[in-house]
Formats: sequence, structure tokens, C-alpha cells
Amino acid sequence: MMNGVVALLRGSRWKLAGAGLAGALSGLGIAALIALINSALALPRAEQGRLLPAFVALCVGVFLARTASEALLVRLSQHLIAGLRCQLSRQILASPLRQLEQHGAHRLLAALTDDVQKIAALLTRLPTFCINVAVALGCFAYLGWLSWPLMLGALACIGIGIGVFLVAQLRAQGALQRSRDAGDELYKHFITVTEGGKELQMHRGRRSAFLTRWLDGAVARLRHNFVSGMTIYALAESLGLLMFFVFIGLLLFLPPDYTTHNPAVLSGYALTFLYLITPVEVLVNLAPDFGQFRVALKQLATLQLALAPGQDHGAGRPAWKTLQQLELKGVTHGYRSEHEDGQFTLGPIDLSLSPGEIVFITGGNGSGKTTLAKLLVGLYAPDSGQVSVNGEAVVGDADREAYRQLFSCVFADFYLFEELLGLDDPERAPRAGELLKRLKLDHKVSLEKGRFSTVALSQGQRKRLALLGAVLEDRPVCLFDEWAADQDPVFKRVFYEDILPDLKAQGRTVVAITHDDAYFHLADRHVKLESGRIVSIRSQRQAAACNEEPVAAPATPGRPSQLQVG
Ligand SMILES: Nc1ncnc2c1ncn2[C@@H]1O[C@H](COP(=O)(O)OP(=O)(O)OP(=O)(O)O)[C@@H](O)[C@H]1O
Repeated sequence: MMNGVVALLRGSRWKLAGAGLAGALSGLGIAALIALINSALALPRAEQGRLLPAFVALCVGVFLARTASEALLVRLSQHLIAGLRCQLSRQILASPLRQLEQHGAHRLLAALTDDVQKIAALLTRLPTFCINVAVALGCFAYLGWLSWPLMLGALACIGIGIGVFLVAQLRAQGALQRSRDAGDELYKHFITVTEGGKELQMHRGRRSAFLTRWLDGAVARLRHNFVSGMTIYALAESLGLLMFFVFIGLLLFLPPDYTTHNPAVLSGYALTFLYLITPVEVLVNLAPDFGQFRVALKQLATLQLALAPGQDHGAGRPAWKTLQQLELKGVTHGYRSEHEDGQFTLGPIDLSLSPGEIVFITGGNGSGKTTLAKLLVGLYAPDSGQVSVNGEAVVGDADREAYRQLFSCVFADFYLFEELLGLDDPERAPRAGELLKRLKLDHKVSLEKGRFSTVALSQGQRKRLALLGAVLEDRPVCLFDEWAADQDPVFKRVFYEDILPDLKAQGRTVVAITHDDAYFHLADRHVKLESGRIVSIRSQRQAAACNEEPVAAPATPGRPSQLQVG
């Protein structure tokens, strides 16, 4: 992610250089103004007037440089924030699904909101940072010009302040990290509040236990660690600033032999140091923001997101235009877990699909149907074995991205878009209207410029809209995961006896995960899974020949079960 921030900064290097130059000019201008004021104070009243033109020129110069620098830097920082938000969303979508599932929605949400905000908070303060650094540098240049031995003393005092600050920062950083970890947990509970609302409202005891044990606990941990971190920062900031007054005190109260006999130098130092307190305070106040920025960057790095398209400099593989054959050979996929009962391995699976066939996948709960579906459509990468299309192996993420374009899917936990996103070419509109009629939704929903008039429908109706999108995609393979589970008996029949044969007649391959045994006879092949392995295959031809018994697959452990196109 740091690379992403650097790349975004690199893209705006001219704006950054311009803003930095303007900021430096304004800082130097302010230091020059202080020097001029100090010189004017040392002059007799009658002679002060000759410094007026320089004073006015410096005031105008500082005004112009400061405004230009602020304006450029605000533009730059907003550009960075927008870039970061877009880039992170793209990176999440480019990352393997399994990795995202492992992180969990709460961590991704925390990254997109909290972490981007923390990074943005520091970036938006870039203008303040640059201007105040320039002012401080300008002031130190003037102090060095007044007396360099005194400036070394000043730097020593400030160095002690910075040292104390850095030591304290290490402890503060640890507390901020713990607070951020509690933030992840809190987001998980927020998701429970929104998604488990019904269950929590229905049971007072559950709600109370959830609120007091889970939510309040995470909130308290976050608050406690954040307050600890910020208190350490506050202490360190105050100590750092104290060193300024220690130096002014030494300057004022040490005998002149140890400081200076020159009153102009003394007043110049006192004046500059008093002026310096504000920019230094501003810089020191940025430290907590910087601490949170580092924690946020670290947090984003732990997500190990893929590079967004365009960032990876790799040429994406073009999508396959047609499908002659799709083949899985000895493919496995395992879910690993620290707990024994969390382990599950699908496969090895051998399976080939041809155009224009209907394949049903059946099996008990947890037998691996959805896992097989995700492997088949390229959402999961195989741990071993090979997937190939038309004899060409699908290797690596770029291939898999092209491979996924072969499939239209409606998953059991589908997401319904309010718009036919990516399907908005005009020739699809009349077909979409016909499909709405066929899916018996035309009295409820209309389509205006590719947008559904409503998606506030029953679950079964929402699934029909998802099906409409999948059919319109016109891709070679359609995968439906328990699509008919929410449909009434009449529409179940429409789905199995009307829609699926229609897709087959168009030459599309249909893979349907189903428990509807009344319709099993409509499949060209019926694949049965048990504990992650294919235990039987039945093609229509074989079923007709044997009439009853399924054909047992050679599913001995360690040897893949075979499934040929029937
Ligand atoms: N996200 C996950 N993380 C870890 N393990 C998982 C995950 N999803 C599934 N599993 C494991 O994989 C096994 C198979 O799950 P899968 O969802 O493929 O089954 P299924 O046959 O589709 O079940 P159902 O009929 O209930 O939908 C489960 O028993 C579980 O142990």
C-alpha cells in the first residue's frame, strides 16, 4: 500500500514540487520578516521608515506564496485520498476470493473506512506540515546567521526533546496498534448489529449478552488503548515543547559570558524562538496522526491484497471466445484451520463439461457442492490438479480472471445489483423485458435505462431477477447454486422444465446444484458428492440402460473419481 501512496505521489510530482517551492518561499519569507522586524526594532525611530518597502514586499510575497502552496497542497492531498479509495477497492476486487473470505468482511470494511481515513487524515495535513517545516527551517537559518554557536545550543535542546519524543512514540505506537486491532473486532460486531438485527431483537438475553460481552468489550478495549496512546503522545509533546522554554530560559538567565553580549542577537533569538513555538507545536501535534498513519499502512499491508489491474504491468489474458471443452483433472481444494473439525478437502476431482449439457450436482449438506462450484468457475484456485479450457491450461491469476468470463452464476448467497451493470447495450433491453414477463415479474418490476424500478421484493422474486441477469450475460456456462430452493412449486417447474432446457438449446452448459430429486431425470448427468468426493455419476444414457442403480465412481482415497462427458 505504501507503494500505492508513493505511486500516487509520483504521479503528482509537479504539483508537489510547485507546492513545496511555494511553501518554502512562504517559510523563508516569514523568517525574513522576523529578521526585518528585529532589525527595525534595533534602528532609531526616524530610520525605520526606509525598511517599509521591503516590509510591504515581504508581506505580499508571503501572502501569495502561502496561498499558492495551501491551494496546491489541498488539491494534491484530495487527489491522493480519492486515488487511495479507488485503488483499495480495485485491489480488493483483484484479490483471490479465498483470501478475502479468510480476512472477513469486517476487516475489509475497517480497511476501507478506518484505515483510508487515517491515511487521508495525515495526507490532508500535508500542506500544514510542509509550510511549518519551511517556516522552522527559515527560522533556523536566521538563528544560524545571528549566531551559529547559539544555534547549536538550540539544536541540542531540541534534539533532547525529539529523543524523549521518539522513545515515548514507540510505546504510543503499541497502544495505537492494540486499539486498531480492537477496531477490527468492533467492525465484526457492527456487522452482527446490521445482519443479526432480527435475531438480536427477538431475544432479550441474547441481545444483552451480545451488547455487554462482545460489543461493549471491544469498544472498551479500543477506547482504553487509544486513550493510553494519545496520553503518551500528549506527555511527549509537552516535554518536547518544554525544551523550547528551557532554551529561552538559559538564554535569558545564564550570564552573558555563556550566551551572548549582543542584545540584538538575544532579542532576535527570543523573538524567533517565541515565533517558532507555534509551527513546532503544529508539527509535534502531527505525530499522533503520523502514528495512526503507520498503523493503518501496516494494517493494509497485512491484508496482502493483489495489485489492481493496471498496477501489475502484466498483460491480462484475452477471454476465451468459445467453449469446446472444459476439464478439471485431479483438482483439490482444502480449507485449512487450526481446529481439526475446521479442515475440509474437496477432491481430487476429475470432471469435464461440454457445450449444451445439463449437469446436476447433488449431495448432503457440507459435502462440498458450493466449494466445487467456486473451483469450477475460477473463484478458488486449485491447491493441486489442473483446470483447462479447450485443451489450454488455466494457470495463474490472470488466466483465471479470463476463465471466469466463461460463466454466469447465481450463488445461494447471491448479490442483486439494482442495475444491469455491464449489460447495458441497447439490444439487450427488449430481451430483458421479455425475460421479466417470463419470470412473472413484469407486474412488479420494470426496467428503465437498464435499472430495475425496485429490488425491494421477496427472496424468491429477487432470485428471479438475479437469474435474469445471468441469462442476459450470454456466457457459455451457467451455474446455479440451489436456485430453485426459494421458488414456489409452479416456478420450480418453469425453471427445470422450461428455462434450463432453453439454455441447453442455446448451446449453453448448465451446472445446477440441487436437492430437487423430482427433476433429477432432466439432467444429462447427475454428479453426487459425499465428503468432498464424487461417489457416483449417472448419465441419462447409463440411467436408461441400468434403469435403477447409479454408476459407482472409482472414488477410492488418493485416486480421483472419473467423470466423462456422457
Ligand atoms: N469459508 C469456509 N471456510 C472454511 N471452511 C469452509 C468454508 N466454506 C465451507 N467450508 C467447509 O467446506 C465444507 C463443504 O462446504 P460447502 O459449502 O462446499 O458444502 P455444500 O455441499 O455446498 O453444503 P450445503 O448443501 O449446506 O450448501 C464444509 O463442511 C466446511 O467444513
